[in-house]
Amino acid sequence: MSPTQILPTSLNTTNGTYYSLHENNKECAYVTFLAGDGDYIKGVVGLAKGLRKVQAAYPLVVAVLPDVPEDHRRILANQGCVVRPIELVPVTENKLLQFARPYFGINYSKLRIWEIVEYEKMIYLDADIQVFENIDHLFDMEDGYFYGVVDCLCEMSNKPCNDTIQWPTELGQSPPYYFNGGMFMFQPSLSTYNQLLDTFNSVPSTPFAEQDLLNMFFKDTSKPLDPSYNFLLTMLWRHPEYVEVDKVKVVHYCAPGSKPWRFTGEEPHMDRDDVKMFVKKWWDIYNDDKLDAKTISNGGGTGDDRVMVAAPTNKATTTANAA
Ligand SMILES: O=c1ccn([C@@H]2O[C@H](COP(=O)(O)OP(=O)(O)O[C@H]3O[C@H](CO)[C@H](O)[C@H](O)[C@H]3O)[C@@H](O)[C@H]2O)c(=O)[nH]1
Ligand SMILES: O[C@H]1[C@H](O)[C@@H](O)[C@H](O)[C@@H](O)[C@H]1O
Repeated sequence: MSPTQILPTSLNTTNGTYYSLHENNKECAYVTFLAGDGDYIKGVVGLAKGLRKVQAAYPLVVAVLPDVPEDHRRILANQGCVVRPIELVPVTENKLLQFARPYFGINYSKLRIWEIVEYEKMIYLDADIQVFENIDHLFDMEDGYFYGVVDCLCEMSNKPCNDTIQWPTELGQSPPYYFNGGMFMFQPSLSTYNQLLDTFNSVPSTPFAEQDLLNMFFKDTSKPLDPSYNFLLTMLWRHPEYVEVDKVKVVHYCAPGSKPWRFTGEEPHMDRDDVKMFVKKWWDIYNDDKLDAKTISNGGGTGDDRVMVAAPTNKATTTANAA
């Protein structure tokens, strides 16, 4: 297949997939993770549209586990995403201990994104995240570090928040900062992936699964980002003194009951006006048809030779052969 439309000069092509280069000529991308045939796909579609709205210059790669059905993969490709199959990182019986939420075990498969070495630098975003301002500039930060936003665990430990992280001591010395696992910038590398997996196999599971593991693994090479790059909704009631709603760039709907596509307003804190405002902002993007990827026919007319282009971006990026 050879696309006929004029491609921006910042793009090159390998096997029909178009990658963007950032200022230092490195291939960069956003990446999210999708498991199962449930409704998290709505989060990914919302995220793809959100990135398009802020004119992100880099594609959204979706790392999909084998249990993501074909029709869901097609929806994502039609939204301009690069669909990238990954294998499960299985959690053995003796690891299925006390995760903070029963499904957190699946999140160890997120470690597979270090295998996506066709890109040099990636920003990981959970499917329950929305991007309200362009954050491409993060890719220009110094290489060699793991960048994330500081979290706290008080809510789930049922202890009053006192800014003290309940670090799982079975993972050794606590890190200088405890990062949330929903948003981070990293450099894919097979050797790092192998070391991550060795570490996974040699330590017990802990309540926050891969989030704890990543904090342990990168404790000496991590740097904190401003909280506006991963605004945890829980901060609205947990640490209101730190919240600057107007400065928020990226919102993480991590609080129980806050995933916009499941929102009923019934769970604790969900009747707050600020929570409802952020949920509405997510829906405004999700429902905006103008943010759908546009399909350009490649002359021949069959569905198989379509080229997806992201609408409306300046440096535009996307994936080809979506069908
Ligand atoms: O059935 C599922 C469950 C999860 N996910 C993916 O995994 C991500 C993480 O799951 P949640 O968003 O439900 O997790 P939380 O935000 O509640 O939890 C936090 O703790 C987790 C511990 O495992 C992870 O680190 C996660 O990134 C971090 O934000 C989702 O966004 C989504 O991308 C799916 O695709 N399908
Ligand atoms: O790291 C955790 C995690 O992201 C949970 O899902 C969220 O509810 C908590 O607020 C947060 O501290």
